[in-house]
Amino acid sequence: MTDTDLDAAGRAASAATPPTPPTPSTSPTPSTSPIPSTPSAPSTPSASSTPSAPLLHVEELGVSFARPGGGRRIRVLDDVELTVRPGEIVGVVGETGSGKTTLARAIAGLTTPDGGRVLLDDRDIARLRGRARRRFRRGGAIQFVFQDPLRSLDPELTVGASVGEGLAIAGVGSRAQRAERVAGALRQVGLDPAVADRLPAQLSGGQRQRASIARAVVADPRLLLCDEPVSALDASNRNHILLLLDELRRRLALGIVVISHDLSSLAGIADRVVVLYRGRVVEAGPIADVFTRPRHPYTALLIASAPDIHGRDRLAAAQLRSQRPDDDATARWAGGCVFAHRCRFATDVCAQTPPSQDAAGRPAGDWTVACHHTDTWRNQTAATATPTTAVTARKESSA
Ligand SMILES: Nc1ncnc2c1ncn2[C@@H]1O[C@H](COP(=O)(O)OP(=O)(O)OP(=O)(O)O)[C@@H](O)[C@H]1O
Repeated sequence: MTDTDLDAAGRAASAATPPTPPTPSTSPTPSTSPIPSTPSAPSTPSASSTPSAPLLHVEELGVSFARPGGGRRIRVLDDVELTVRPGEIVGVVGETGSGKTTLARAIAGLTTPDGGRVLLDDRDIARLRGRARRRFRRGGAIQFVFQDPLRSLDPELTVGASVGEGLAIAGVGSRAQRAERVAGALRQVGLDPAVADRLPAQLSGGQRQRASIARAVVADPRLLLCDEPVSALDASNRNHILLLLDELRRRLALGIVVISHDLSSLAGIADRVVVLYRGRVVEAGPIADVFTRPRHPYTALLIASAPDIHGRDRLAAAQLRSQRPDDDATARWAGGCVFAHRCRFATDVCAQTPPSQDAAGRPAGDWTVACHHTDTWRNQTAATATPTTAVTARKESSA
């Protein structure tokens, strides 16, 4: 049994859509903005089209873990909000330990939240227990794709057996029907169905990641949770997998959450981005806007540390880093903004009061920032504008 067994059991639905192998011949990193949003997912706050109903809506999600020796629990996620619409790709970024994987696990029901709601099609799946929870998982509506494909592909099983394992566990169809569905899923991800007879070790890294995505899509999911799906791949394969995700969300109207440290990869495919810092959302909005002119100092710092992202009035990390000593991190800042102890622009209010999520653009709620000084901190920097006026990300070879 592998990590996705909980989720991978397939729904008794029809075989996968006829294959249209992706055409990974161009870079997923356009020159001026992320790949255009689906019609249901406007990429700018001023877009006038009405967004479709959310597929996933996470509200006030909190997760904490027990300390090994007892005592107060460790709060890992606090009041997290996240919305994903059908056909939309939402990136989740933040430094190591910020809670990205915990968020994905809580959405999938692999970690039990302390509070909040995880609404999938308006149904609170965080509250499912017992049989209802098992039935939901067997349904396969939410699927994981991991950084290491061997977390979902058993090295001892053929690719076909791994991809079809969830269907077999759920008793979906006859053996021949399952084989047909597996072949369809392999085609969906651009693999020759003949790879079904091979072992994972006989595939390249990129092919293995495609096979693990086939294992996810064979279940006919609504939502894919991709945890660093390309960070173990070389540049060429990275592009191909990003293009594949982009293709799948369009073709299957999948909602996709992509957790990544690589901001330029996200800039190539995501519609929206959520920035986590120590388990709190500090900024969320259309990726082209957020990466072009971040409204939170932490987002600006992340972007300053990503050489491939060039926003308007790009700031250098040195303009954003706190000049206070490191040992300023404790008591004074404990009750206020989660980023205050590292923030160059923090004041007394930041030390005392957690900022609320405020609208940073139009329409209200589309772009939110949790900062007491959203409108003023930038004035305190000597902004170094670059010639670029929008998000650009390095075009990697797709050869
Ligand atoms: N089962 C657990 N028990 C206790 N603490 C945990 C558990 N899982 C995660 N944590 C802690 O929660 C915090 C967030 O971890 P998480 O893996 O979600 O972060 P992340 O942003 O995904 O990090 P990375 O980018 O390194 O994968 C970390 O401090 C981690 O040690």
